[in-house]
Amino acid sequence: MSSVSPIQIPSRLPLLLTHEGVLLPGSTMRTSVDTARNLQLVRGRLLKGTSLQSTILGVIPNTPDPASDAQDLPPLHRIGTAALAVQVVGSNWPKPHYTLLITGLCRFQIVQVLKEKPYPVAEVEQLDRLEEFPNTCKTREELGELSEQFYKYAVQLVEMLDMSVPAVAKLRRLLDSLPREALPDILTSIIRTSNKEKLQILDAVSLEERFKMTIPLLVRQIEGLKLLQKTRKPKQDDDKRVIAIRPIRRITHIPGILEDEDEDEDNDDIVMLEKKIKTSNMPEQAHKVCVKEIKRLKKMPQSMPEYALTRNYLELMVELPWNKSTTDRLDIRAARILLDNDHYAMEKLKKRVLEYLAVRQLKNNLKGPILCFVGPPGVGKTSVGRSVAKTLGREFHRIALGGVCDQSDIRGHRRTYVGSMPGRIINGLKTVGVNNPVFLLDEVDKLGKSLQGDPAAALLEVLDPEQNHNFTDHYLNVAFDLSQVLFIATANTTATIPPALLDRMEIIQVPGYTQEEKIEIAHRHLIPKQLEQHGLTPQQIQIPQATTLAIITRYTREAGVRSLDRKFGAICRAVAVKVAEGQPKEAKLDRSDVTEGEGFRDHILEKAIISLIIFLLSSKVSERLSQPGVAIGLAWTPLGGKIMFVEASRMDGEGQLTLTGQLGDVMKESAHLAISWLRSNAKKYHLTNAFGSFDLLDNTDIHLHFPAGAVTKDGPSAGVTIVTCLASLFSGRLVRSDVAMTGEITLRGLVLPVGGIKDKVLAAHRAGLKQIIIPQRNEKDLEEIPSNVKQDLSFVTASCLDDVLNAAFDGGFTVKTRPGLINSKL
Ligand SMILES: Nc1ncnc2c1ncn2[C@@H]1O[C@H](COP(=O)(O)OP(=O)(O)OP(=O)(O)O)[C@@H](O)[C@H]1O
Repeated sequence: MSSVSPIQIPSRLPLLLTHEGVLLPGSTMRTSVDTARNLQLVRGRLLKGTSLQSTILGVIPNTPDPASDAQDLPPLHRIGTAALAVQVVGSNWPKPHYTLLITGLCRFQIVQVLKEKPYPVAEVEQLDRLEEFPNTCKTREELGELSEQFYKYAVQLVEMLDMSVPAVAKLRRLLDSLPREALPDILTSIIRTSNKEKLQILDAVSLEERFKMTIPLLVRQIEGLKLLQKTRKPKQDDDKRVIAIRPIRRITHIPGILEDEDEDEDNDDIVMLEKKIKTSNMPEQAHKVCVKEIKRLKKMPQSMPEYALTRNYLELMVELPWNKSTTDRLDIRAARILLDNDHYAMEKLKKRVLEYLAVRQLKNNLKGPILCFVGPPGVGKTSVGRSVAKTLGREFHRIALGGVCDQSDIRGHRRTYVGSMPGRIINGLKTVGVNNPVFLLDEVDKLGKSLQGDPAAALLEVLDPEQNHNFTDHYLNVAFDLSQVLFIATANTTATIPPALLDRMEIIQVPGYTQEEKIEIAHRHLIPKQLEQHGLTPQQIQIPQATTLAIITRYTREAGVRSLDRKFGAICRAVAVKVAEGQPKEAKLDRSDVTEGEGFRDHILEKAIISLIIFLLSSKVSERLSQPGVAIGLAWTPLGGKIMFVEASRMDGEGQLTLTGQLGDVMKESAHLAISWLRSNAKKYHLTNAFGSFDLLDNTDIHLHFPAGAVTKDGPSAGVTIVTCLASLFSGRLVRSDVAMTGEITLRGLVLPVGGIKDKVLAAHRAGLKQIIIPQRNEKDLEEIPSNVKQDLSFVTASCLDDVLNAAFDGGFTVKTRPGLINSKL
């Protein structure tokens, strides 16, 4: 017995009549109040009373149909639980309704109902002792073996749950600290029991009887859990954790039947995830974050949106190749052979790539400039990048940057975002599964900008060897070391690459191909590849070189070989249909489908056809130069070199200059420069307007047009062409139809160097032109021109406009040799 006097409940208690649920001493329950008597009790006593005593109620369970209690008091259960009303929540709309939170204190029995209305009040007798300080030793002795047995089962049951969950651990501690006599009531309300069973426990006033009745309930629960463990998939030694991974729900609701399978699988996954985190070898900081996140995950209900987010995050973290890399096997000789085998021509690029690899081999560390291949589409930039990865024995991954205008594309979204994802760099690493791949940043010149930040700025951090060992993706929120990644960038032009980015890269120009190079590439690489892709054999289709040339000159107009490749694809498809239609496999195709006759393979005939094609092309060009006031310039575009016609006409007017053809400011300035120079030199060259005046703009308007108006043109290199075209207009002489030119001019008539000479020369060659005028200071660029192209062309290097004009007109442009002064007035 306790030395402290037991606490007494009041001898008169207002009665709360309940229909569902049984409140046992020591447990808490929420009950709905909606009958008239109970509503009166809440309003008249709980809400009005101010003392602690006014919050004590007698809860009578199992009242038959309390809703119809308007008149007489129904028969009441003899034993009830005195309870403390801890909380009242309610509203008066649409009809009065309250919810009570009540905690059971002790049993009582009704001696006599004192009044029935507005709510029943009864004289009661307290049945359980309420001790302030339990004397556990004494109780243990008194209850002896029964209590000990009960305690052991209770411990066994609780220990079957996951002790790492705080609520379970607390329950375990309570088993030791609470008086043993309180345990049967508390455990009965926790484990899965029916109302009827709870009622029996409530009625078991004798403690001994109560222990006897609850032990079988505990045993039943333990057996239920054991059965559950057996029926689950055996998973090494994780069973225990799997069963009770979400025990908060199960403490109040320990399963006697199987829970649904999905949840089990999820729990298995979390255990696996935890194992992977342990073994993933990630840096300490990342590991810490993962451990924290998995702890949170375990406590989170699966229905929470954050559950899926956290799980995806952790899955990414364990998948990332924090420490996984491939071993470089760099052999420069093998690399050279591989590059040569995969790519024809592009000597300069291959040479630079080999130098780059050699330095890396010697330095044995990967810090160095980032290579950026710049050139027209389809010249093999991407494919060289792939070969570099192959030579190094590294994984290859291409990141297309064209149109990327949000920095989170590079750096990821913060996880607070709905639908957040890591950026392309981290995604790429996840895809390749190693931390030292070759990343090809394709089309860096086409990065956009938007309100969501500048992706180029994010790329700076990625590419800077000083910073990228600590690259932080917003989604990961921990640093990832990118220093082992080999970055190669590609672009069509450097003009649109942000300067800060350009500064971090070493630019390697990849010019377009000559016709001969294209023919070689076609026959060595493109055609065999297409045949293989279409399941054809070389016996089934043969494409002679002359046919290839015809396709190049007549059906494709490009610096690279991509459309040429597509044309071969189209031919192969057509042939594949014929083969599939049932012609014998080895049978040769009707040549007319593919070539233009057996004789085409004859070398001489091929040459003749080539000459014919070139003749046709040149005659098209010369048609356009059959009047004064037209000249051919050479332009460089991101798609390669192009020939460009410049046309001029004059009419009566007030000295106005009209320019059409979508020109940029620099081009417009060149036009003004050209006119100024010609006006100041009109006398020297005897250039006059239609009225015979040396003041060329006197009563005269000039219109200069650059055809292909849909394409914006800019740059100074058309200067010499504009001068030549206007000189032709004012002299009435024709410019030679086989001459193309390029060069910037000054007001004093000097010719300055320009860029893109190789592409421009190749374009002129493709168009069948014969002579090319280039600035003298560009002479060194002629070294890059393949010798077979050089053979077909003659070059004039000009240092001033005199040189240009003398070369552009037959017989030169000096005054003495010019007979047509009078004609020019016509
Ligand atoms: N010199 C070459 N030798 C062999 N094949 C080549 C060569 N140049 C290009 N090719 C082939 O042409 C195709 C197009 O090349 P690729 O995709 O690398 O071009 P790209 O320069 O990267 O173009 P883009 O700038 O449009 O990305 C590929 O199939 C490639 O193998």
